[in-house]
Amino acid sequence: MSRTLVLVRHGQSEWNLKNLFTGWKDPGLTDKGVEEAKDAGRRLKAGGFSFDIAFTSELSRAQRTLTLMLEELGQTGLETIRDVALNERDYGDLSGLNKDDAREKWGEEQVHVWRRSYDTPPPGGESLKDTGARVWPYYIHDILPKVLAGGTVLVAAHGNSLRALVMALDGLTGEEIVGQEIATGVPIVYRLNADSTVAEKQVLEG
Ligand SMILES: O=C(O)[C@H](O)COP(=O)(O)O
Repeated sequence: MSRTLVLVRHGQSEWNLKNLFTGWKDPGLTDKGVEEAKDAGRRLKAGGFSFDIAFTSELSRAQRTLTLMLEELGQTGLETIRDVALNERDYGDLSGLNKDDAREKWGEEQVHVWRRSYDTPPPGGESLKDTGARVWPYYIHDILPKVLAGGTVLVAAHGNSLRALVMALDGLTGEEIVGQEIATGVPIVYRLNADSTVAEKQVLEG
């Protein structure tokens, strides 16, 4: 019984590099992002991982990251399910703005609250709580059954859709999640108990 869930944030995107709020916008990966994705795949391969199914978002940076990981793993034909529920948090009116320009306009504190707080949404966008309200039910209904059936499941998604998932899996509070960052291309491995609680968590850092 593997009951293993692996979460990977996409590699660096063009807009990560340009320091722009991205959300549901759809830039591709940079060369560095491609390398991060391949590296994540190599690390998983070195760890002996072989996946039964993969899940990703409707955004190309996560999909490409998944493809590159699967190439490294020798699993290019793996069944893959794409769903909008795993998309990045919608950054609303901030999408496309430079993060430093936003700090100048609205102040460091306000921008930090929009980026990292649990329940304060950016203007016209989703809070982490809103993001969790679509990610968590999707996890429960679509992803978790595959894990509990004994599978090894790969999820390639985004900084904030994964923060929402990690918050629930790790049982973090709204205050604790503020300090939680998800690095690009670094696999987070969860082994689950039969009752769906977390038995073990491991971060596969380089
Ligand atoms: O959507 C974005 O801009 C990034 O992918 C994540 O942004 P954050 O670091 O502001 O959460």
